[in-house]
Amino acid sequence: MSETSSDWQKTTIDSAQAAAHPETAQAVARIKALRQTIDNIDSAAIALLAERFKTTSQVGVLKANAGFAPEDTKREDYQIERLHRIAIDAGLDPEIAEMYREFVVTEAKKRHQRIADAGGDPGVLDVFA
Ligand SMILES: C=C(O[C@@H]1C=C(C(=O)O)C=C[C@H]1O)C(=O)O
Repeated sequence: MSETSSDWQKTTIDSAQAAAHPETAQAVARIKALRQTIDNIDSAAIALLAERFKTTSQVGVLKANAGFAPEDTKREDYQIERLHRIAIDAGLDPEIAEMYREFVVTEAKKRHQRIADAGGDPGVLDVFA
């Protein structure tokens, strides 16, 4: 494939690329190894997200049955401060930790609302139904 001025933004690094540019073979091999680690991390992250949402859904059922609202801002303030702190300790930009927190908490609250609207039935979230 011929290179244009914008190609640097979206190079597909695969065996075809390696064959076409043997001078970059070492970089391609190293990237391939790093991608295996990235895939392992993504697998773990998805498994952890699944567990988090299963857990927050249980909280949603308890809240719906007890008549509590989906949102708890005091709990969220604690999480914001805590995730900021542990992100810095881990060498992660705290803005990324905040984007993660905002995403999961917003989605958890939407699910709480759906459970509440269904009278406390978590089956409403069953994506396989
Ligand atoms: C899960 C809860 O409900 C909401 C969702 C939260 C979360 O996803 O961590 C945190 C606070 C609440 O706004 C909770 O109150 O613990």
